[in-house]
Amino acid sequence: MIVKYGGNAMKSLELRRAVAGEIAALRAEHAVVVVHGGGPVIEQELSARGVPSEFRGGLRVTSPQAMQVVELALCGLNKQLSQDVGRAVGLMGRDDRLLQAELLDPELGRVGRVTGVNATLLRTLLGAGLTPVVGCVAVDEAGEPLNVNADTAAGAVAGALGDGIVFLTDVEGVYRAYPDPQSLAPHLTRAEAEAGIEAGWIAGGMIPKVRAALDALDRGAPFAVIASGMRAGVLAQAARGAAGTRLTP
Ligand SMILES: Nc1ncnc2c1ncn2[C@@H]1O[C@H](COP(=O)(O)OP(=O)(O)O)[C@@H](O)[C@H]1O
Ligand SMILES: CC(=O)N[C@@H](CCC(=O)OP(=O)(O)O)C(=O)O
Repeated sequence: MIVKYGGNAMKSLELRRAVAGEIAALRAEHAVVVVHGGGPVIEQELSARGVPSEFRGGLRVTSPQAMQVVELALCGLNKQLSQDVGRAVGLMGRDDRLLQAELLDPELGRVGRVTGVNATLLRTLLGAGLTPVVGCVAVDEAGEPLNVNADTAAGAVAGALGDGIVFLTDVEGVYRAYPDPQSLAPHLTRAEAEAGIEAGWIAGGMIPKVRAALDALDRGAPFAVIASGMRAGVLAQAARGAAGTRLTP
């Protein structure tokens, strides 16, 4: 199973450790690959260095200077997360060309569109009983880094391995009337998800998550769940359809 772990579900050290515990517990039943972002850590490092950046359509416009900071920040976080998870190997897209990408749009700077995943490397690590923990910096043809939205990277990994994916975030799933938790949608069809984006009740950071979920399903993932990283037992529940919003092909 693929677990996408993002900035909102790692706001405090306690939350980070709790999620790492959930991942370690899930491993008793499933082989697990973790794909992570780290928006807040990136923000902190950019502002500490006085490097400006802005978002366009949910993606960070990434200058070459910002790219260096993004890679530095995510590499550091990657090592902490793999240590938290235990029996894990922290990797970035440049390691054995794990995440391959090309420029998405020159106007966004060093932002990547994923073109390939080194599934053999992931399967080799899983076969050795290790949990790959993958940061969302990809590599281009020339070996240079590209910044990829972590939801998108995780969806591409799930598609390449043909495994189910759980996106952990700070809400219980997709709400039909955000932020009313009573309006949680336990299940969404592709048509409903696309209509939700079109109508605007799926908005902001939820858009790349829903798109990445649909993309993973298109590429062969059997299911995709969006759920809260703050709920105890969330991964085991999500795996059996008992938590979050489940999207199916
Ligand atoms: N319909 C919706 N249901 C739930 N959350 C939504 C919805 N529309 C927008 N959101 C927003 O999406 C956010 C999750 O996306 P994001 O902030 O990118 O998370 P992460 O950092 O975990 O990847 C929620 O905190 C919420 O503000
Ligand atoms: C291109 C782009 O926007 N990349 C993201 C990568 C990190 C990310 O996606 O982290 P979360 O999962 O915590 O949001 C960024 O630079 O913030």
